[in-house]
Amino acid sequence: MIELKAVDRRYETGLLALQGVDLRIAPGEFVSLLGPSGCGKSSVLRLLAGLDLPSSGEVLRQGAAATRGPVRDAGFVFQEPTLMPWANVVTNVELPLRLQGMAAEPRAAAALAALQRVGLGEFAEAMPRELSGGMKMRAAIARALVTQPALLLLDEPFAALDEITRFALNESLLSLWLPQGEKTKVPAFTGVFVTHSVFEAVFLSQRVLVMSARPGRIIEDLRIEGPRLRDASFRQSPVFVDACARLSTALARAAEEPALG
Ligand SMILES: Nc1ncnc2c1ncn2[C@@H]1O[C@H](COP(=O)(O)OP(=O)(O)OP(=O)(O)O)[C@@H](O)[C@H]1O
Repeated sequence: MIELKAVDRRYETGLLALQGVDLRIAPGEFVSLLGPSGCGKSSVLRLLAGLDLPSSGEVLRQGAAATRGPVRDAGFVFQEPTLMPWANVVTNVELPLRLQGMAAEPRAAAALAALQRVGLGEFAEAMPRELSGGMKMRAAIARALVTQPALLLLDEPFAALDEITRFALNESLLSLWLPQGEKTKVPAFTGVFVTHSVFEAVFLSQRVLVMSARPGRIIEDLRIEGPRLRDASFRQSPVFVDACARLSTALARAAEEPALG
């Protein structure tokens, strides 16, 4: 369980990015953060990751106050795949294990297994320049999951991809989260996903949190019903359509709020 309680974050420039943010994320949940540009979504992710501390309020992990320093048990995926261009795909994916000091053989085996899970098993020896944008992002996800983190933080990972690739990656991400399908009691990780897309947030999430314009705070917390593991047919369902309509309205309201700070 991670919890933000009455969190404000004022940056050193004087800018108030977050004000009174309260949120709780249960173990194994998949939650999306949706909000207008600059509302503080990445700021929330940095607090969850332990890369930053609030100016006031509390960040709690398993009920204890968080201390400064990156959370050990977290993996990150950013909008850019940031692969090392001079190293092949498996070497890129091994990097977090190398940093942990794991020996070469188990490291390579774990990286290959992670690549197989994202459907890139045959591209282990390829160089990043030989991969499409979607494949590079799959490699970045494999790198984030190679340490089997309890928490996966994703900051607009698919924003630069075309819609067909994005849809395919959304489905892949759900099957990585629930590797044994619907019957999985404990998902492989807790997911926090930042996006501008209402459709992507609803498709992926058990809960969608909408943030107001700066200073960011949570103005809507919507549970998305239906199966956890979803495919294209979910996009036609009344649950999907209703949730998208409700969140679009909330997002429009969020964008109207005046920017302060
Ligand atoms: N280190 C920093 N110092 C000063 N201001 C910052 C810092 N980091 C972020 N900000 C500002 O805080 C506000 C929130 O930024 P943040 O990146 O969290 O928003 P966001 O919702 O993720 O934005 P976007 O959707 O455009 O990626 C912005 O106005 C940004 O310029």
